[in-house]
Amino acid sequence: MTEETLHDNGGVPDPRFGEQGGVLTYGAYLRLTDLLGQQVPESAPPAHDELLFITIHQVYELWFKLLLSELTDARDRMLAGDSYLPRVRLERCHTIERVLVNQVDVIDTMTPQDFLAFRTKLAPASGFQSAQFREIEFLSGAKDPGYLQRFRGLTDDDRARLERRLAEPSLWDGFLAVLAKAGFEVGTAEQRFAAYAAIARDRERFGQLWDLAEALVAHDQAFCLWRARHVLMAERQIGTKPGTGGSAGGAYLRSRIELRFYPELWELRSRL
Ligand code: HEM
Ligand SMILES: N[C@@H](CC(=O)c1ccccc1NC=O)C(=O)O
Repeated sequence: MTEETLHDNGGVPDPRFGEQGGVLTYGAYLRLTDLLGQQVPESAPPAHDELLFITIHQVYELWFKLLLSELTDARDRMLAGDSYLPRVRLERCHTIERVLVNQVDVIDTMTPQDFLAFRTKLAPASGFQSAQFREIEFLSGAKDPGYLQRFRGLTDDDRARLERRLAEPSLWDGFLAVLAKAGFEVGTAEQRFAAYAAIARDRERFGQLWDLAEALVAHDQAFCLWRARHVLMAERQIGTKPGTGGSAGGAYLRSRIELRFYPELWELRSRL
């Protein structure tokens, strides 16, 4: 294309731009007819805030899907001994996770009265049944097979995916593979703490490993922050009532705040 053809339209794009013989449209590419047809309220007539409630959960699940893809790639690359791209992937995850924590603000615009207008229709469904959320926990390293027993209403596909995540290596296994490739012994806890301390004390030499460990801590911290915000979100709506999923509600959610994906990286702080 010549300089003249680029500019002879006064900067206005050629009206045929993006239509070079193709039939693809924005809506077709993004499957918007399907996507925007999936917000179906349970309440009839629909309670005003149910669209908000469905939308926010669907947005979470879309981000969970992307997180799983990024975290899986980070894990696979670490298993191969790489440390640069896994950190890049984890940093993207951290950015998404900040969005996940901050979008709780949107749910907080709902009053408990408006939630009550459709809450009874939701039982016994609950976020406890989010298979992707549990997949993220398993992939991150918090593998609790008990969840597979406690889950009601898992599809065969969900169950198969969760069983695969339980059986396959976690991000933590990937991290230990990176340390092993760098020459550290990682068989016992004491060997691992010796490795973390060596890395922490010589960042000029081991900066890439230190940054990778810090990216794992950031991922862990983001999920702790999400759990803490989720408790407040839940208690703001339902106080001390039991959950639709059959748990004690806020008390159960509080018990989950202590969960850490990488307890040794937190323990390292006490040992430095
Ligand atoms: C009105 C807002 C919300 C309330 C009142 C609420 C309440 C609860 C309660 C009480 C539980 C415990 C299980 C039960 O007995 O029901 C739970 C679990 C859960 N919720 Fe929510 N939730 C809300 C919004 C959300 C949103 C927007 C998400 C995003 C996906 C979410 C994801 C989850 C997850 C993943 C769990 C399982 C947590 C775990 O087992 O550690 N919730 N929620
Ligand atoms: N467990 C919530 C209801 C709830 O928030 C919910 C219900 C169905 C699907 C997802 C949900 N989100 C998080 O738990 C409650 O007890 O009010």
